[in-house]
Amino acid sequence: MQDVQHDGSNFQQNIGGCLEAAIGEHGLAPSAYAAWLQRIEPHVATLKDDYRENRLALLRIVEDTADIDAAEAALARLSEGAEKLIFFGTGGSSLGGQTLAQLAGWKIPGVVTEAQKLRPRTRFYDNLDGETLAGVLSTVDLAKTRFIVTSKSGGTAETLAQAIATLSAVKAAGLEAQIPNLFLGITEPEKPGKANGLRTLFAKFNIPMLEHHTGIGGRFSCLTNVGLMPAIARGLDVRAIRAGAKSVVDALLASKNAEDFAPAVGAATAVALSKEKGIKTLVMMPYADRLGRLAAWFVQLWAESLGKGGEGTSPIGALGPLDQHSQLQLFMDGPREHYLTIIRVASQGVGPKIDASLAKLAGADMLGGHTIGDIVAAQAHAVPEALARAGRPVRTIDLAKLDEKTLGALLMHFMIETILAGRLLGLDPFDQPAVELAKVLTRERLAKGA
Ligand SMILES: O=P(O)(O)OC[C@H]1O[C@H](O)[C@H](O)[C@@H](O)[C@@H]1O
Repeated sequence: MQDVQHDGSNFQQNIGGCLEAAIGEHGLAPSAYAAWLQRIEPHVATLKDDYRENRLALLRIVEDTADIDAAEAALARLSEGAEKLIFFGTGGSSLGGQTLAQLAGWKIPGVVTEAQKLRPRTRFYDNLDGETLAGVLSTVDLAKTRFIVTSKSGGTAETLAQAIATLSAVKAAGLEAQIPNLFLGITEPEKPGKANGLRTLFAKFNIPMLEHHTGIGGRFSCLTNVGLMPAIARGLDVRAIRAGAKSVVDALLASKNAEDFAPAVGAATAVALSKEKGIKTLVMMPYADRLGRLAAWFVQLWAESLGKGGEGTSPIGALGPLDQHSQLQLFMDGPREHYLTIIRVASQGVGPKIDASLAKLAGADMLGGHTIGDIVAAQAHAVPEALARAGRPVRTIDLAKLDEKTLGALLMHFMIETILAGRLLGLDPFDQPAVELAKVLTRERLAKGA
């Protein structure tokens, strides 16, 4: 496979497996690849200006620390006497936090460290389900549970419904006087002429509130207090997350051309494959349990940012090696419309070692003497090779180590890649006009008593 490496500061991106030289006619010809890099060049220049002229808050958030201090103080206060922290919020008001919390083992049974056990447990309820919420509210010890409710707009029906139902349950449990100690809100500051239901509701109960950054939308909010709050709750070094993200902004500013900047290469490649080679589906497939929610986060980022005006490609979240036993057949041999990103974390020598005689007995001699990490590494290298041989475009991203810094860098990489892809497609990556109609119709149905 042609080796086209781009140093994303904390990881290596290789798009060689998307090029004709590696995968034949289904890959990008050198001239096409060069043309798309050329086309993205002005957008990289604009992004640099966005930074310099302070037009894109996302690029500047990595330099802030005051908001981290405020989030840490609010969480420390809230956590007094707490056994559980429950996060309510949906879409961008949850997925970034889940992604970061998972770095500290959230939702991976059995990996909790001793230090984690001393902290309140963390739970996320990003979906609205009556049975689930009834179960939660009737089983948790409400006096020892704290509720962090996040909504940028303060008007999302699902989140408001969760907050109101929980307030009622807390009141019914005789804890009304405790409400300001049990809840915390994250929402936009008051704006003249703009209703914010969550702010009004929480103000009535004297519930403390942190400000949601007004210049950073939900699916780009993972590096603001929205995403960092769960990360702090899990004991992560959130300043290192921001430092990792900053390394990508620094790489942008230092880049001489688009080819020199990994997110620009990623965006140009994805758009070129869709325009030139009929790619309709982007598969994000990390080979690490701790990156499972990253794929889910990416799905919202890519889908809501780019799926508009007839444009866009469908993102699919997958997990390796698990999904080799589920979706890989389709990616390898289904319609030629899939483009895979494989994220690998160096795992050689990690985990239990397989006993050679037991492996032999089980008829799996090749496993003997290897660690579990060796096996995963072999798979994570074999799959892109197999994809390339089948003429299926594949990019690899290699992480020497998965920690706060690398994850911060990855998040910023994908956010900038998505912004650049949107601008290359000539659309606004920051809005989501089409989802409004479903909200309006829901309101109408409820008003009619449906
Ligand atoms: O943070 P909120 O205002 O509650 O929004 C939560 C989510 O719901 C909206 O409908 C949007 O489609 C998402 O982009 C957003 O992340």
